[in-house]
Amino acid sequence: MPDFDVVVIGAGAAGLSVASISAGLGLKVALVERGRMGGDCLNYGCVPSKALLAAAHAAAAAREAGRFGIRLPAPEIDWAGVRAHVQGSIARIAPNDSAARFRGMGVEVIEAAAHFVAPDAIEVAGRTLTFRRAVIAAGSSAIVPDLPGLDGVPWLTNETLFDLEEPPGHLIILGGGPIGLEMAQAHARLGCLVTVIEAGPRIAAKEDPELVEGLRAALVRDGVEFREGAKVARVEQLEPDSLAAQAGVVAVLEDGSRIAGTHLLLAVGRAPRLAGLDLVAGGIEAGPRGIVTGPDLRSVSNRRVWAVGDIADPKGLGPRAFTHLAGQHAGILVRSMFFRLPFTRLSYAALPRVTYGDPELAQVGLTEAEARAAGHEGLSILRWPVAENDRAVTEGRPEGLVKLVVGKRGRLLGAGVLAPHAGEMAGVFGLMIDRRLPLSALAGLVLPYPTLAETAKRAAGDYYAPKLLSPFTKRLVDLLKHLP
Ligand SMILES: Cc1cc2nc3c(=O)[nH]c(=O)nc-3n(C[C@H](O)[C@H](O)[C@H](O)COP(=O)(O)OP(=O)(O)OC[C@H]3O[C@@H](n4cnc5c(N)ncnc54)[C@H](O)[C@@H]3O)c2cc1C
Ligand SMILES: NC(=O)c1ccc[n+]([C@@H]2O[C@H](COP(=O)([O-])OP(=O)(O)OC[C@H]3O[C@@H](n4cnc5c(N)ncnc54)[C@H](O)[C@@H]3O)[C@@H](O)[C@H]2O)c1
Repeated sequence: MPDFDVVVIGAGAAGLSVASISAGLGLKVALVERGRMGGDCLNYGCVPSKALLAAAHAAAAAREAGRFGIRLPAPEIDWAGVRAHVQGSIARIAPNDSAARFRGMGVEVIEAAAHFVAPDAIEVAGRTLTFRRAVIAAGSSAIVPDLPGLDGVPWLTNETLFDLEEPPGHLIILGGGPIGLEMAQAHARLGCLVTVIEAGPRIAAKEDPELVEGLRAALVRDGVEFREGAKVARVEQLEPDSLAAQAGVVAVLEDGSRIAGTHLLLAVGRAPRLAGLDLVAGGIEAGPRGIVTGPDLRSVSNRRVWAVGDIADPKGLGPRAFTHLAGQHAGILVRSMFFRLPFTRLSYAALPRVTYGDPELAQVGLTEAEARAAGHEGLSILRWPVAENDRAVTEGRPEGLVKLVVGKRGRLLGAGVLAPHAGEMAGVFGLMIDRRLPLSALAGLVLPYPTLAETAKRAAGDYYAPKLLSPFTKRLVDLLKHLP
C-alpha cells in the first residue's frame, strides 16, 4: 500500500486548491512546502502588490481631489505605514492558507523540500513517501537575466521588493510586463522616481496596443519614464556621493546612455521551479517552460504525476502564471485524476487577465492581433470609448476603451477593456466566451445605470445597429405602423 493517495508538492494557490479538494474527497493527502504557506501570490505576488497599489491609489486620489473641489494638502507618504498595510493584508489572508487550517482538514502538512527518488516516491525531511498520485505545484520564480555586471550590484525581485524598509529614491525596473508596470505605477504614486526599461519594442507586448496606449499615458502622467526597445548592455555599481545619498545602480544601455537609480527590480519574466525536484528520478519530462503535460494536466511521461499552476506546461497551450488559473487547473485535475473522465481538456479560450494599474487593463479571450493570427475570418471589431459613459463622466475618469473582437455569427472571441476597475467586467465576458453566448445576450442585458459595464453593452449594441436601422427594417416598421 502506498503511504499516500495524493502527495502535493508546493502550497501555493495551485497546491492548496488540489490538497483541499483531495482531502474533501476523503483521500489520504500529504502537502509539502519548503517556504511560506500560500506561496507567491500571498507572500510575494498578488497580495502585497495589490496592497501597495491600493496605498498608491489613495495617494493619487488625495493629489487629484482638487478636481472635485476638495482641497487637501499634498499627501505625505509614511513608508512604515504603507508597509504595515502591505504586511497587514498578507497577515489577514494568511490563516486561509495556513498549515493549521490544512491539518484541520486532515491533510498531513510537511514543511520541508521534496524531491523525487522514484516514479512513485518522494523524499522529504529524511522520509521516503510513496504515493498513488503526485501533483507538482512548485510554481515559478523571477528570471535573473544573464546581464554583465549583475553579480556585482544589489538587485530586487518580487521576493525582496516588499521588504524594503525605506522607499526607493529611484527605482529602475527591467521589464515592462504586468509586474514591471504595476510596480512602476505603485512606486511613482508613492513618490519614487521610476524608470522602466523594456527590451522589446513596446511595454505590455501581449496586450492590445490600442489599450496599452492609454495605460502608458496614465503611467507617464504619474511620472514613470519609459525606455522601450532599449537593451541593457551591462549594469554597474553607483557609489554614494554628495549628490546621491543612497548608493545605487547604473544601467548602461546598448546605445551608450546611462540610467542611474538607487534600486534595480528584475521583472523580465518567470521560470518554472524545476531545480531540486529530481524529475529524472521521477521519470518526469520537463522543458525550460515547465513540466510537460497533456491537455488533462497529466505528465506525458509518468502517468502517476500531474502538474498544476505556473509550473505546468500543457502541450499546445503553454504555461500561464495567474492565481485564478490554479482554480481552473484544480477543476481539470478533479475530472482527470479522480473521476477519470475521458476527453478532459484544458482551454484558455475564456481565461481572463488584468494588469492592475489605474486604469486597469483587462483582457479575456483573444486580442484582435491574436484572432487574426489564428486565422479567424469575418471579424468585427467593436469599440466604445469610456468617455461616452455617464458614470465615467461623473467620476471624472473619462479615459479608456472597450474593444470587442467578434467572429462569425456574432460570437464573442475576445474582449479588452481599459477603464477604472476594468477587471470587474471580465466575468461577464468570460461567461459569454465560455458558454458561447451570442453577442445579443450582452447587447440585450439590462444593466444598472450608471455603471461602467454599460460601455460593454453599448459596444455590443453597435454590432446590431446597422441591421436594426437598415432600409429593410425601416420599410417593415412603416408597414407595421398601419396595423391597429
Ligand atoms: C509580483 C506579482 C504579482 C502578481 N499578481 C497577480 C495577480 O494580481 N493576479 C494573478 O492572478 N496572478 C498574479 N501573479 C501570479 C501568481 O502569483 C502566480 O500565478 C501564482 O502564485 C502561482 O501559484 P502556484 O501555486 O503555481 O505557485 P507558487 O505560488 O509559486 O507556489 C509554489 C510553492 O511551491 C513551493 N516549492 C517549490 N519547490 C518545492 C519543493 N521542491 N518542495 C516543497 N515545496 C516547493 C514554493 O516554496 C512555493 O511556495 C503575480 C505574481 C507576481 C510575482
Ligand atoms: N495582474 C496580474 O495578473 C499579474 C501581475 C503580475 C504578474 N503576473 C504574472 O506573472 C507573469 C510574469 O510577469 P513579468 O512582468 O515578470 O513577465 P512578462 O514575461 O509578462 O514580461 C516581461 C517583460 O520583460 C521584457 N524583458 C525581457 N528581458 C528583458 C531585459 N533583459 N531587459 C528589459 N526587458 C526585458 C520582456 O520583453 C517583457 O515585456 C505574467 O506573465 C503574469 O502571468 C500577473
